[in-house]
Amino acid sequence: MIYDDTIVALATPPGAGAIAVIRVSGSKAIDIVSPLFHAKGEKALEEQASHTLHLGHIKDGHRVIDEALVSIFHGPRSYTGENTIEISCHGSPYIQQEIIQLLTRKGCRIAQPGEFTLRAFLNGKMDLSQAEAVADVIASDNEAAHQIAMSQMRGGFSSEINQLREELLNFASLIELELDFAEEDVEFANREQFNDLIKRITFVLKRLIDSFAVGNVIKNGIPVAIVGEPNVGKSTLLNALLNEERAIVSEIAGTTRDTVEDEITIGGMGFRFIDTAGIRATEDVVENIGIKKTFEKIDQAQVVIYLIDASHSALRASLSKGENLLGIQTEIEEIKNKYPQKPVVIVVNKIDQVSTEDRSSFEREIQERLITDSQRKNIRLALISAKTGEGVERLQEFLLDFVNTGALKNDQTIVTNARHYDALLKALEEITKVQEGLNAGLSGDLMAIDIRQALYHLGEITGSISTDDLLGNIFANFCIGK
Ligand SMILES: Nc1nc2c(c(=O)[nH]1)N(C=O)[C@@H](CNc1ccc(C(=O)N[C@@H](CCC(=O)O)C(=O)O)cc1)CN2
Ligand SMILES: Nc1nc2c(ncn2[C@@H]2O[C@H](COP(=O)(O)OP(=O)(O)OP(=O)(O)O)[C@@H](O)[C@H]2O)c(=O)[nH]1
Ligand SMILES: [Mg+2]
Repeated sequence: MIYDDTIVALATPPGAGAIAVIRVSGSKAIDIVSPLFHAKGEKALEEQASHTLHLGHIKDGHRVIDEALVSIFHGPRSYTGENTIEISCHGSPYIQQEIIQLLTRKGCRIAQPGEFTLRAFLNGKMDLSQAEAVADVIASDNEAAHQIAMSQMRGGFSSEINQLREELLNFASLIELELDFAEEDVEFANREQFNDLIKRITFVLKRLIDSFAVGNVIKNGIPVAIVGEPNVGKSTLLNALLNEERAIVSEIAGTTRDTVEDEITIGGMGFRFIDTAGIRATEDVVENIGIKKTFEKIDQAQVVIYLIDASHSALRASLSKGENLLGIQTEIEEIKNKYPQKPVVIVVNKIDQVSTEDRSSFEREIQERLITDSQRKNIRLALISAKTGEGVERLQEFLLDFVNTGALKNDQTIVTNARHYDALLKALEEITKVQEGLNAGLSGDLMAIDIRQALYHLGEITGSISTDDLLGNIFANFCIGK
């Protein structure tokens, strides 16, 4: 990638808006914009101090394109580390295009996606994991994802990795020094201290690797599977939670064949709800594929919402006779046994169809018969009407409860990036080899190779080791103008 030219791009979303920001970065940014910008009674732009703002006109020859605010940043004191000009113009797509075309005619090149941030990285304004976090900050749509991305952008994760690298590098140098004195059989690197260090690094790497599961959940939302027999109102509940007609609802049992998923934020936490095909014995081939998928989705989900239809007459009859609740009991037992750790919310739906007395008997019976004491911790019961919305808020509170009392509450670094996860796994693999070498009393030269490999993989995370291909891949996924 060439990066000694001057680039331009729209930094605000395309289309009409109140104001649009056009960003210019590169050694000639100020020289290119200055002659196009006319501010009455002011010094020329190139003579203005860094980080100042100026009102004037953008002109193409004698033709005034717009009245605009222009800010100036002198490299290296800027986001990219280069000379930078930002033009805040009126947000008409026509004006935006006219200004960008004018700038390209005067020598700017249209920026690639992510190129401003790429330059910030190449100019040492941030390391690679911080640059990646910039994209995560922009994409964050809930409090938890935002917090992790901000901390990574500000260098939290980088400093943790750099600290490990530094300590490891220290030992690598000492061990390599031993190689120069191979004949004399000296040990510069104290093996006991080295052992302690390797143990500590192993511990930190494992913690970071484990955090990836949590990180993914936060980035993509906690998966919640909505399951139950056909026609109990699963799709209606999904729609109620999302507040839109996302899934098809009908009185015909077996309506949902394929799973339907969507994400919403509840109390700052992202949840991904998965509406599934109703579980029943059927000869229908397509429906059976859907049912098979339902079980896969239960596997992947972190929380299961199990729906029961309160208006089902057979269910009410069996309830009053103390029978096995139409096989529901068996099914819930099955879910509980198969996933003992998985939080389950039993939801009695369609309560708008039953009397107040029936409601309380449902509540009592299910509490007593389905939720035994030992399992109360991660089982909740909610009575709702997906159709009228009654009780849906309480259901949402239960979901938040699970999160707040669960594993997601900690302030340690959380890895959210698959590339980082991969590099951490590889680093751990090498460190494990070093540990084995130490245990076996291996000679320094052999261990030094594995240490260098571990250092290499840690360096991949922060970008102290990077290739054009890798950078191309990462920044191609950024938005234009970032
Ligand atoms: N208009 C505008 N808003 C923006 C950005 C931008 O580039 N332009 N940002 C872009 O993402 C974010 C802010 N990030 C920035 C980071 C550093 C510098 C900067 O000028 N840094 C210099 C000076 C630091 C100082 O004097 O304190 C430097 O690092 O040397 C500017 C913006 C969000 N809002
Ligand atoms: N009265 C009442 N009817 C409801 C309620 N929730 C759902 N229904 C109705 O129950 C029927 C089935 O609803 P769906 O949401 O399609 O049920 P489902 O569980 O997704 O069914 P399948 O996709 O076939 O497994 C529809 O006619 C809904 O209008 C409710 O709370 N009260
Ligand atoms: Mg359905």
